[in-house]
Amino acid sequence: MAHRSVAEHRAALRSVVGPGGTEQVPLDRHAVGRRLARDLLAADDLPRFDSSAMDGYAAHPARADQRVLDVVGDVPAGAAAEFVVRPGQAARIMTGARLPEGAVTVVPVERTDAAPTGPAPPKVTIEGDLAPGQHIRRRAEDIARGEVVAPAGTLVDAALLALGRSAGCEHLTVHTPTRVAVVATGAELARHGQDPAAGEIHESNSEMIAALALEGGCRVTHVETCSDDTGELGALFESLAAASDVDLVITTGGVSQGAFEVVRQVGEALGGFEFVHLAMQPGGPQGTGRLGQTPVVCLPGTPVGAYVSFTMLLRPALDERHGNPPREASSATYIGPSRRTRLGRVQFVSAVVRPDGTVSPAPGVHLRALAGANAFIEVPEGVDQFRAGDEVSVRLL
Ligand SMILES: Nc1nc2c(c(=O)[nH]1)N[C@H]1C(S)=C(S)[C@@H](COP(=O)(O)OP(=O)(O)OC[C@H]3O[C@@H](n4cnc5c(N)ncnc54)[C@H](O)[C@@H]3O)O[C@H]1N2
Ligand code: MOO
Repeated sequence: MAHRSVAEHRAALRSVVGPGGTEQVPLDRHAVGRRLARDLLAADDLPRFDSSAMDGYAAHPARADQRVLDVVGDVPAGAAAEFVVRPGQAARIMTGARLPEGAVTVVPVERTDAAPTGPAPPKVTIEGDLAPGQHIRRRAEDIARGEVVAPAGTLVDAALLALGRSAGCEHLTVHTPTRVAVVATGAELARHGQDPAAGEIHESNSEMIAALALEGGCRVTHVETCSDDTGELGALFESLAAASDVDLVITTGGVSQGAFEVVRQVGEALGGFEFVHLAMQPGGPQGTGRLGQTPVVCLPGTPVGAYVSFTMLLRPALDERHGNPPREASSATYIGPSRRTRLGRVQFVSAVVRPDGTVSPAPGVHLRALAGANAFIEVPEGVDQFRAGDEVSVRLL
């Protein structure tokens, strides 16, 4: 079996998974978490018109020192005044209402002698100065029609929805989510909700991989468990290859060196599959292949190995497909007990990174440690031990 570096296998997965598509979706909450594949352009000016930023009076003083003005009308929000505010005049106006023609400044009601409610008075007296342009939101001062509301690559969130809608946009062009089928293999697996017979275990990989796929921006269209029977897996592969809602098949288990490695056996019989051993721990045995046009990524069965493989190898390929930026390693100061690792392979250790920049192994082993971890310590191939005080590379989860 070939041995392969982590970087080489990442590249192999990027190539087998391939680039994704884009699609137009309504500008609504269902787009949250997707990435823009194209710049979002304003369909309208924001604000759409010059408007008042205060409840008060839209005024047109005849002279700089004029303080008493004739009130010629009312402009409630949503209205477009049909009158013009001429020199010496003012109109009562509400916050957000369209500025009537002729008005050059807005005076908040608190700076007038007018009552805030009731009918508009015939005259209003202003306290303080009447400098032009005050408390006016200018048309298009935020964004002009045709301007970029958000560039390609932006993550759609609540604020972007509000901004896009305010600028009159109705649709977004986003990266299409990868539709994923998860297949957990193993004769020992009792499906969720079934009582395991002697020698069987509670199956957990399928839901874990489905959840990781969702977190990675995929849609999960099939979740299957399959025994170690080559006929059963072969038939399942055939139906997934024919399915119109599968862009990627992810298997777990059945890829190492034993006598009943169902994924390897079926993949090797089909041809076009490649099984390798990575210089990585956990997650050594890996495979890739195709069912017709549909890429297949084969992860090892050990739950932590499958998690590490998904997160460290497959997720970067999915991130690229979905327009997500690469997730970089950071560094932290190790404060746990001294630890030996094997030379010649990258090791990922479930760990807890704290806000003060220190990191230590997560308590427990295997899944227990993983569930308590917020990061992996990434120990490079050429390092065989690390001690308290060492700066280590960490991958936040
Ligand atoms: N002779 C060798 N044996 C093994 C090697 C090797 O190089 N030579 N590699 C070991 C490594 S490393 C790993 S990782 C495993 C990977 O084996 P498989 O991918 O074939 O996985 P399985 O044997 O099917 O299962 C391994 C382990 O994980 C449990 N498992 C599997 N699927 C699930 C599931 N869906 N939910 C929960 N738990 C699951 C399974 O019961 C086993 O305990 O091979 C080593 N052996
Ligand atoms: O690759 Mo395995 O046990 O090291 O997950």
